[in-house]
Amino acid sequence: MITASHNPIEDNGVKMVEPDGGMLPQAFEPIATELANCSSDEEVASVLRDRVMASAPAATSGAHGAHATAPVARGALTVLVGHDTRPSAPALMAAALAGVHAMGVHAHSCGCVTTPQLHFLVYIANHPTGSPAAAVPAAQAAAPATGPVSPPLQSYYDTIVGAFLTLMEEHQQQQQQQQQQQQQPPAGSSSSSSTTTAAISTSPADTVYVDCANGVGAAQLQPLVPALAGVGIRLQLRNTGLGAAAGLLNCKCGADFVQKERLPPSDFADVPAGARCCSVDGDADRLVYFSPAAGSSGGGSGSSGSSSMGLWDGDKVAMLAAVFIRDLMSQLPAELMEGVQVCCVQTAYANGASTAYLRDVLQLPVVCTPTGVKYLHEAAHGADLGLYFESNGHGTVLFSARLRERLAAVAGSHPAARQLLLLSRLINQTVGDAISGLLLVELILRRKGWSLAQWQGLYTDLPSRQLKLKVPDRTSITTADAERVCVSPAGLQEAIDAIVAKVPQGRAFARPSGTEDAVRVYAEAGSQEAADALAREVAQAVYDLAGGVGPRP
Ligand SMILES: CC(=O)N[C@H]1[C@@H](OP(=O)(O)O)O[C@H](CO)[C@@H](O)[C@@H]1O
Repeated sequence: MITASHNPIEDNGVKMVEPDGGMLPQAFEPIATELANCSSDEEVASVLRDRVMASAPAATSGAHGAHATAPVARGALTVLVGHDTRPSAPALMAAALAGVHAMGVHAHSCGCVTTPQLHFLVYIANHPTGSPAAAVPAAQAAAPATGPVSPPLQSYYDTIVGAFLTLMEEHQQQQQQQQQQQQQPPAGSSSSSSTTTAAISTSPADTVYVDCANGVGAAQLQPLVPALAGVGIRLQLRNTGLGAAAGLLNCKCGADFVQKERLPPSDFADVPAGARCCSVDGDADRLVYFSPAAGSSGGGSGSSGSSSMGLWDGDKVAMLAAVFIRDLMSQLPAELMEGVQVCCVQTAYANGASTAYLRDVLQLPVVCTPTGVKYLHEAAHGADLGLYFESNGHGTVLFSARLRERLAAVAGSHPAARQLLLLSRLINQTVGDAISGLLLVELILRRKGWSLAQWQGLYTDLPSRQLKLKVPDRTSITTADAERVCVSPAGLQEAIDAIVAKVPQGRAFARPSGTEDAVRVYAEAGSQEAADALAREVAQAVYDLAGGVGPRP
């Protein structure tokens, strides 16, 4: 992960690589020269992708190995570089630092960080006076009692965990006050004040089992364990990438595995049925919740698991956030919210039932963009409140500066405004973030007093199926209308339309993957059998019309 800041960080504990430092491994000198001659972002990204990653020993196929945003005016730039937990990380890191160094640009190593943490650090570097939600005075957020945190990341935990704890503690105090009012002795009788000073968390801790995908999220979630225990949430971290699992990111675990396979991850066989579990992915920018069904076993067991495992994917997280934020906004005076633009952003993979819930039940505007966070983020960024999530669990909620200023102006007199401001600190404003997402979900469920079943009950997903297939040249398939319509090869869309027309509540589309040499097919229908059959039939049509020969393998 490489990303650029236009303001050098003077001193926040990160390691600075001076242009004359001796960081350039000999093997990378030719690449460094190539990087030094790049004149655009695209060229830098392309060199890093094609040359550096290809040269790095043991580089895996991970999508998050390296990305770059790059020089505008080289002298004013600082490049922040972070890495993940794979064995290839040191080589990639050295190559990246060498490339940046060769361009005469300062580089900071942020060490092992999640992708969203790195985005957050870049934001802080560019906005030295405040966090992404600086409109909330720091004093309003509790200082989090986290476990040990590396210095550059302190601001991340202060902002995000601090806001979470403030909101949780306020909620628990309100609950205690309500309980006391209910138990109030008759007027005139003496009462003990001991209950008012009782520990905030009086109920036994709820356990949340977290699948860390053997990735970087494990180390970054660890500091949260003591902080969350203080408000009654016991995090139990699994698939932490230790021992034999070192570097096995997303292997039979992680958000993508759980969401696509609909199976519990490896090392969850002993987790009780119905338990609250969540999965992040290897770089901790995606989050899904799940709950093992009776008799299901983890992805590492070789068992087929259980089809009735409960899954709360990115769509479900988005709906939970939408309900909560909409409730808070509705508590504010209408004139304050006048002209505030809300936009919910989804892709074609969003379950049709979630889109209908947003539009018809919550009455919020929804737009569909092509797959890929860059499209969703851009669309959400244009609104005052932009909520975007991919079904795979990547997403966030963006609060515009204009909205935060409006809320800050009335925060003293309107608790809902203050809470929305705190939410804008809790929610990573730079990119989808599994850690921030976990805190958001836990906060909302507790504030609403909801179980997983109540969350699931917001709406019922249409049965769906995703599959992928190989064709001789996936670029022969082109799409339009946010990837929902195939433009080429000729006749494919007509074939899909004819197949879909036969299926009650049917919807299907095919698109070339941007990250794999494959074509992805998505189908949904009134029953699981119909969705499975629809996906298979559409895949066969794609295969036939895109140059496949014989029956689809
Ligand atoms: C269906 C699906 O999950 N597609 C993923 C996947 O993109 P594809 O272009 O479908 O390969 O990887 C992207 C990057 O991580 C992610 O943004 C996207 O949601």
